[in-house]
Amino acid sequence: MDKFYLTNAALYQTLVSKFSPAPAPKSATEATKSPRAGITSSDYEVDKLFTSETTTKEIYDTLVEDLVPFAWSGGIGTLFTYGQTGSGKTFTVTGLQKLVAESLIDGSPNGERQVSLTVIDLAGNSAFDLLNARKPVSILEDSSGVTQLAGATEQPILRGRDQMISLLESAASFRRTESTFRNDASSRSHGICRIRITNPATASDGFLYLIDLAGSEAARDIASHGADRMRETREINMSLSVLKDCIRGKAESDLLSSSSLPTSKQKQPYVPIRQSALTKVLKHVFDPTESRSCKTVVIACLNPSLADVGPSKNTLRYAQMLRVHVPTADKMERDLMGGYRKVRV
Ligand SMILES: Nc1ncnc2c1ncn2[C@@H]1O[C@H](COP(=O)(O)OP(=O)(O)OP(=O)(O)O)[C@@H](O)[C@H]1O
Repeated sequence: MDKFYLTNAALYQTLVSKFSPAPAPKSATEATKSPRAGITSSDYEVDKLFTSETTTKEIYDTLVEDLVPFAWSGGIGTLFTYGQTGSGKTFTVTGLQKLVAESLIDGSPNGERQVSLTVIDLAGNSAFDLLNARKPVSILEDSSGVTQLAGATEQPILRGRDQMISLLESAASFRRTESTFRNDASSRSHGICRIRITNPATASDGFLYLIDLAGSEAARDIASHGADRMRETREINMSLSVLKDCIRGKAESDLLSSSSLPTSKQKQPYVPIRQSALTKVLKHVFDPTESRSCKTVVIACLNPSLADVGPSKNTLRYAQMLRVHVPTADKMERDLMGGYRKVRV
């Protein structure tokens, strides 16, 4: 060994002489002034802000109440809860489902309607019936392009609010859960509750979709997952990304159709409905050719903990991308004529 050092001493000295000296350490005052040393903040735009003190009823009154008469009159009302695993999505959507059931059945909106309920769970491309002990459901498209959930129970609500609430509770008990780093009973699937509201006088349907999206997981929290869980997380992230593109595409398409531009000058935005099972199931929510009007609400849930700042920022970034600013008719026309059709969101 000594011989090795002696032989290579000259080479070692040459290498050392080529290194630059390390920078002198900063003074304490400089370090505290540096933005990296303190807590930095980022701004995100959202429509409403709720705190940990807000009750589910307050969220319902602010965001969801209007969806009920809208669907009752033939529209398609959709609510998503989105966010990191363990941030309260299932808690929020479960409470909102009960309030929707009360309002639909006891709220005496105008006119006679038939209400029926379907609840499925979507993991990757596989769907399961939560009103029938997780029997598999096939997602098919019929000859007129309408998505059908073949094999899914569509339960008529004939015995009032209590029947609907007990069906929702039973469906929740069939949800597939796994333990994650953040939540012992994490829903690793998208839970889709579809309420069909049929007007017997016109034989037309309105819909309410109340959707508990699978939780996103931070990279550091999935490091210990096996290959199956990694694949599952990738599928969840892919479907959430397609969902975002569909929500934005549909909003742009609605803005276009309400503009005064002649149809020949309108370039329809691409809405990638077929790219994921989730958006296929929700086809008539996103289909630009759908004649029924749609209203979509997204609730972004955050873990109020310093350790979760990174995932919370991701959630807010996603939520912000879903906001659609309605431009003035004049500005939109200018943008469209100029060839860049993107509406700022
Ligand atoms: N607002 C709240 N008040 C009281 N408890 C809450 C609230 N939100 C969530 N919790 C509790 O926190 C835990 C995690 O919530 P929840 O299962 O709803 O999270 P999640 O976002 O659906 O998670 P995942 O994506 O992993 O399924 C649950 O035990 C739930 O009861």
